[in-house]
Amino acid sequence: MATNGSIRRKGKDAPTFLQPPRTSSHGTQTPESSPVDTMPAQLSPQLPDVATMEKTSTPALLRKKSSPMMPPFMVSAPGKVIVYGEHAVVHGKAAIAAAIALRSYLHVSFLSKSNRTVKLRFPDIQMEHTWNIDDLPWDSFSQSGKKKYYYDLVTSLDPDLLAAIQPCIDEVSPKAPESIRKIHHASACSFLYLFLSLASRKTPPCVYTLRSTIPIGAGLGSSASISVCLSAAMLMQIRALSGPHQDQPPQECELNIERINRWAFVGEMCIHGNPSGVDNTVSSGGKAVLFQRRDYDKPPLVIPLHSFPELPLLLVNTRQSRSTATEVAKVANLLNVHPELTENILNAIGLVTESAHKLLTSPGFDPTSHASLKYLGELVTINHGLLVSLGVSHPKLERIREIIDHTGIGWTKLTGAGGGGCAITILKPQPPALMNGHANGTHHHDSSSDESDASSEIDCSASIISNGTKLKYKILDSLEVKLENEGFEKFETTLAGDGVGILWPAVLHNVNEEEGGEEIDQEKFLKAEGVEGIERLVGVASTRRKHDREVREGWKFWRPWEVPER
Ligand SMILES: Nc1ncnc2c1ncn2[C@@H]1O[C@H](COP(=O)(O)OP(=O)(O)O)[C@@H](O)[C@H]1O
Ligand SMILES: C[C@@](O)(CCOP(=O)(O)O)CC(=O)O
Repeated sequence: MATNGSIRRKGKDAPTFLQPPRTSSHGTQTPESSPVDTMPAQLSPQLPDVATMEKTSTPALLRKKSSPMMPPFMVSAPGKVIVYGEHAVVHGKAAIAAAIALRSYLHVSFLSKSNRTVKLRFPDIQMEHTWNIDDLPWDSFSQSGKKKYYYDLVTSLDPDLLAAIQPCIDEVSPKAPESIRKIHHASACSFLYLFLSLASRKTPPCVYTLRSTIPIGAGLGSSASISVCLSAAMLMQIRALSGPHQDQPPQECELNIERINRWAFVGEMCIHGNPSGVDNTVSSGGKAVLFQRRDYDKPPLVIPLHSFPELPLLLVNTRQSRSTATEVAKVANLLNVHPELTENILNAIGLVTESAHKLLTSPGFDPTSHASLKYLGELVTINHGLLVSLGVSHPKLERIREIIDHTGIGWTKLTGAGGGGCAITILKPQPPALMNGHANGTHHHDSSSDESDASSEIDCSASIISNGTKLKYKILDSLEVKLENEGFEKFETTLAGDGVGILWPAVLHNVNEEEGGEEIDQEKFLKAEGVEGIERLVGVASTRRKHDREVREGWKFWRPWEVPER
């Protein structure tokens, strides 16, 4: 995986992509069958059987045959957090960002050919808009010198193409207040630029319905995750992707991720102007990356960290809006006034990232060891202290840290720009209260007891573990009440999970279920209530709960870090 022209850029096109990928009814693409050939019975439109029709039809009825519509499908992509190194990264140091389990989900359904429209349904931002496909500025995008292909690397937006789509953007929500219109126009711009670049006038009419469990504008990469979804969906539609399937070679997984990432970066540029490319890279590839930008005229260095462990993570949103630019300017100002001191703090943050990177990439690294987790946790605490010294925390972030520190449940830091936004807590493997002999999770945590963590857990009997788990949930529940009472929003999520995922066709199978599977249609998707409803209906998270009765099959991911099954 590489980002927008940075390291490990692949060749222009690989032979595997010259053949359109094909799909089986379970979403695994194989060379033998096309999506339409293998459309599950429950998804195929109610068309008469062709053979019967040919025998019984009178010549007058033998008009142009309809071809079956493509089945609806879904894509999903995660948000991200910066685990180590924010702000220092602006000054040339490395940082580490990881995917989180909060995700955007995009449902694509198809209309009959006679309906020459493309529609966006983005209820999270109360946006809905339909364009006539024939009214879109296809000519501008297909002019020689302007035309881009799915395998191209696009590192800047073309002002002429932006100007060409502007009238189509201006049609969107003309009566909405300026602040809302800005949000709608950013999403519409991202969609139209990608659609006009990747699709064609002949693209089947379709509806893109998007819902996300990622808070918008809280530094969690919501915009990158929707750009990844749009890019992946359109590349799927033009059959420029292969897989994902279980024994796909890692290089091929990376090539698909890279292709999606490149176009997601274009979508991000439409929303952000000048993004670093990190958010879309993490969202496309999942897991975590180390990134560093020494020279602003060059793309950042981005190194995938496939060894980053999938850790449980507590994410708390202050609901305090903040501006990344303001927080970055605060640090620049501090550098002016106290150059040496500030340099030292930024260097120390750089060392935090380096230290984490060294551990994560050391040959003997054991992601399940408590000692490793403790080491990574301590780095989280140190990183937060250094960010406080830079003046980019906020009383609300400090309040969250204080409340969580009192439970002793994990290691907490602000994430992203600070000045509001979110805090993250890497959870300890066992509730500290249990290990310290307390049954009440709200006592003041004694950090010196950490030394005994590993040894006491090795002795845990099954019943203690299950009591510990119950206690952990009890602490988390009471923590949730406390945080919510103070106006904060808590999410329990996971760090370093999968990147972009595909559900083709949009049917989920639950284990033990009879035949068929649950078809996800547009209306069902729109009706799902809140984060929980979305996750219950289409969530990808349960694909990993192998021993749970709720195991769900359908979502597929490119996982270059997994050894293909024999
Ligand atoms: N769920 C969503 N539906 C539609 N558009 C979205 C959604 N989430 C994010 N966006 C787009 O991304 C923009 C948010 O980007 P930004 O303010 O940078 O937040 P973040 O830090 O979460 O990426 C929104 O203005 C909107 O255009
Ligand atoms: C403060 C900074 O290091 C991270 C900002 O992250 P976010 O905007 O909160 O996602 C700025 C940057 O890297 O561009």
